[in-house]
Amino acid sequence: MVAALILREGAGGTEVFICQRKPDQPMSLKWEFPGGKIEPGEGPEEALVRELNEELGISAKIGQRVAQVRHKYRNGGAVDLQFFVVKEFQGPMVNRIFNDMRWVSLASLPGYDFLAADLGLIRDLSEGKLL
Ligand SMILES: Nc1nc2c([nH]c(=O)n2[C@H]2C[C@H](O)[C@@H](COP(=O)(O)OP(=O)(O)OP(=O)(O)O)O2)c(=O)[nH]1
Repeated sequence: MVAALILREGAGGTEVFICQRKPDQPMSLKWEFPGGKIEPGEGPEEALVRELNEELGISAKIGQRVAQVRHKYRNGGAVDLQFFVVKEFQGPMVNRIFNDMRWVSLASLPGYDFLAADLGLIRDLSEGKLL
């Protein structure tokens, strides 16, 4: 699983782009970072470029990998997540699959109901420990 921390500089400091899952999806209405599963034969960066194009219609330049997390969900599923920074992309963001999506300041991240696997990362980002 790969996901993107898409960053921009806003008036109040660094902002990141977050997405909310649809009501009919598993873990409905939770917030997450855009991304998805790596298909057989793909590298992580290649998979993330594809996912960001499918989900948001953008053409992204994938930067540094800044975090890796393994998490066991209570339903028994385990996820292995890799997070990459994206600072450059082309094209307007188009909402293709999400319930909602928005730019938010790093400090405001803990106010959103994120997927459990993301919570450590959310804390680090909001405390300025990662970027
Ligand atoms: N995109 C994304 N997925 C995350 C994050 N945190 C986290 O635990 N996940 C989990 C949720 C999903 O189980 C998996 C993402 O894969 P996916 O997007 O292809 O899966 P999905 O559940 O949305 O849909 P499906 O294809 O499995 O039906 O990783 C995150 O920040 N972003």
